[in-house]
Amino acid sequence: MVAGGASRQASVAAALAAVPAEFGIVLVHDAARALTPPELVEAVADAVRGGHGAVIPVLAVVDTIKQVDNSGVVVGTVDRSVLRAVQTPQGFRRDVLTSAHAAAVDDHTDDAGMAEKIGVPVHTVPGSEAAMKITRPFDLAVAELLF
Ligand SMILES: C[C@](O)(CO)[C@H](O)COP(=O)(O)O
Repeated sequence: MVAGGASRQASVAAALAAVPAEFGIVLVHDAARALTPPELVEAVADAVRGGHGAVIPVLAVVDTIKQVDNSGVVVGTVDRSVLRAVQTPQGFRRDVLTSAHAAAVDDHTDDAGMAEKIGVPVHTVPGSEAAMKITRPFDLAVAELLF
């Protein structure tokens, strides 16, 4: 158990520093994705073992996505066919994740974003709807029904 930091990124960095040296692969997971199936964890770990330095589970975006300005007026419609909703666990070769965190200057909402910044290709595997992030009261109600 490691004390969290002031941000997601700081918490992951603190945890990473505490991972024993013998582990060459690190998976970062959101506790909020409490219903994540073990098969998804295995799929991510397998892809890292298979040679990918950074691996994330993704789902297609099913809603139409609009860009909106500060006054709430639509600026444009984003092509959803090129978008993916990203989940955890995100898996990394340990050296990749360590380098990504060491190089990070901005705040990132996921660890793969830091790997992207240092030029590491981020491989995707199919995500799982069960790995939903329990963020809002409605999500919790759904999770309670599913559990
Ligand atoms: C990592 C993540 O779950 C990918 O969707 C998400 O970015 C986490 O966001 P949070 O604001 O830290 O819950």
